[in-house]
Amino acid sequence: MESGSEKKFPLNAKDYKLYEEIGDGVSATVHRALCIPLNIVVAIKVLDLEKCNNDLDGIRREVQTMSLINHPNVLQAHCSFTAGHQLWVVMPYMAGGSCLHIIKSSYQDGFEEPVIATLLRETLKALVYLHAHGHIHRDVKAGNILLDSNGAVKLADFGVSACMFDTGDRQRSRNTFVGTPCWMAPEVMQQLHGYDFKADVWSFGITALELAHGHAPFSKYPPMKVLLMTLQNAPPGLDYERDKRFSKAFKEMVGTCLVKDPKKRPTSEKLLKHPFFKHARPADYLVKTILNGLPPLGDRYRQIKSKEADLLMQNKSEYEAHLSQQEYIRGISAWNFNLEDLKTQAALISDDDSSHAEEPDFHRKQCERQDESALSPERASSSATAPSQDDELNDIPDLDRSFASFPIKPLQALKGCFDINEDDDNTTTPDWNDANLINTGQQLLTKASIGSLAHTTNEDDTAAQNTSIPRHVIPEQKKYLSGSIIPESTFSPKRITSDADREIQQRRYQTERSYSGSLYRTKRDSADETTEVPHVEHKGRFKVTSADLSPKGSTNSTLTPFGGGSSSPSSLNATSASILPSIQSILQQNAMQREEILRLIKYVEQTSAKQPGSPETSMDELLQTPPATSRERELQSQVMLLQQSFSSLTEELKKQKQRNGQLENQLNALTQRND
Ligand SMILES: Nc1ncnc2c1ncn2[C@@H]1O[C@H](COP(=O)(O)OP(=O)(O)OP(=O)(O)O)[C@@H](O)[C@H]1O
Repeated sequence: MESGSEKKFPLNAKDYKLYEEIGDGVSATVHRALCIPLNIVVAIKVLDLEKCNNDLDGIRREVQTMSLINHPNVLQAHCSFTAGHQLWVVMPYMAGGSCLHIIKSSYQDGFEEPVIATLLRETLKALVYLHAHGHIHRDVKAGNILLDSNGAVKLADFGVSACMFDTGDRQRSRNTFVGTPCWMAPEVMQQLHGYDFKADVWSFGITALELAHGHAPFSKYPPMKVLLMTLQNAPPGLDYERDKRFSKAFKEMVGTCLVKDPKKRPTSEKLLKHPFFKHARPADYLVKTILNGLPPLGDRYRQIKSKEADLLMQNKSEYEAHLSQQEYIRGISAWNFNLEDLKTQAALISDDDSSHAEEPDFHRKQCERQDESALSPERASSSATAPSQDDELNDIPDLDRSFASFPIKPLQALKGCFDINEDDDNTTTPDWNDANLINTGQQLLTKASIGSLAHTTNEDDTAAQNTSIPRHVIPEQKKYLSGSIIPESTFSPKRITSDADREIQQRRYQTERSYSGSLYRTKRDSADETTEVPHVEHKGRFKVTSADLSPKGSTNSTLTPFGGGSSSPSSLNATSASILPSIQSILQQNAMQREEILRLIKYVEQTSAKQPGSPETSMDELLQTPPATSRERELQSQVMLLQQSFSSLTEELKKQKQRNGQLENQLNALTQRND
């Protein structure tokens, strides 16, 4: 297949002819297509921006990441552009499809070891590259490992990837919960101390099991159950009995990835040196063993879909359950969500599920702990650690609420941000070349700012603009494509190249993150909670009834949120111990909010200073002056929105300060009592 990497792909839907559907995911459908002027077959991912709701940031991230990467094992986008309310991402067509589709159509029980070693080695090379450049993929799974007709393996789908060098919103987003539950590392679920690239190593281990068995561990369980099982049970692994066909090296490799403590997991770079990967073969081996004889991708996809539909329609209730589970998975995969909510829902699931014969790994593991401990010491001690994990679970904070006052990015603001082409950023092939990136960042800033502001004319959308617009004009920060802020360090010539560097980066990162706090918990547990009317919250695609979720008795004391309401002397130590991190979190949260407010103030000041002829005009006067041009109208509405955000943030800050004071008093009282 012609790669087309040096060609200029047109940014107009008219220049493409969409053929059959070849895949679908949380947010998009993927079509085979023809780029008419270049006569190249491509794959086009079509996303409906109107349905993407508040995940536009994720989409934008995916597009930026995909357009800048340059590695043979990472799927690079040719270009992307908006077409009406859709976003089209043009990519190389991977005729072999995803490993998941190959499994589903012809290898339901998984692949043979040399195939697995080959697929995994190539995937791991992609991860080494991404991690070395500061990216966490966050959604490594067979469905995102694609093969072309020559057996080349590429890791795709950067919808939820994160940059470890990010600041601002994007850094906070690493406190969020993204990925697909079966593949998700425990530390990602827990949201306690943040996570880093080692989360991908866990997902890589799960993917290894998926390729070996034809499905991921716990895949038959509802997502909430998967969360609990991942957190509380021994890590899954290859089973000595059931997996006799696999080598010791493979079992060991999986064992090293699936260690719950991320620090004990190898880096991707180190993992690549594992003897298991010596079994890997060249790309044509994949052509001979798994690709030859497969029906064309479109036919395969259709067959899989109709098979799934038939199976599910056999039993309507099963079908409905499946649909809701799919929604749940999608919800989890696509959106941030609250672990408290899930935990409560998981508790409603009968424990009979645990005896499900679908997951022999898990049950056998209990009997074979001794054997398995040879692979992963954690497994042997998992039963002993389960209760503490449970305790941890009760203390899991929700980290996302504090920025609820910064709403979603509007569709209009995004238009233009996506219209990118590899040629847009100079004439060179996009690369991680630092000098190029600096240029790219600057050029794209101009383009993104102009694009987003120029398109933001729909008054209906202004309510949603108060996040993206200010960020586009925040000075002294480099902007990247559609306006995401990327710090200088992203473009710095220093790359993370060694394990030691990465560990330093990881420590720095974890230190930064560990302060993030829980406004949700604070809010929920506040003294006036009892007066709160039960309400239904919409979290992505979830409906969560908060009233059902509040732990009983938690409203009697302001301490109960953290300690469960007990005031017995024995529980006081535990309570004060658990309260400290929360206080720290809240303090940090306040600091972050203050930072945000300062940025807003700066922006408001700058906006007002830029008003023609009246640098000293007060904000009120400014807003009362009738705008002469649509540009002025636009700026005025932005200023108003900023003012609103500013006052709601100030209020929030006040509340938090009060709350801090209360907590500090309580802590002092507790400490005195303990002494
Ligand atoms: N370039 C491509 N060539 C061939 N098939 C592709 C290509 N890109 C994606 N696909 C197929 O389409 C499916 C869905 O694509 P993708 O994963 O990007 O969508 P998504 O909405 O981001 O999904 P999710 O978030 O669930 O992973 C993939 O699993 C794969 O089978």
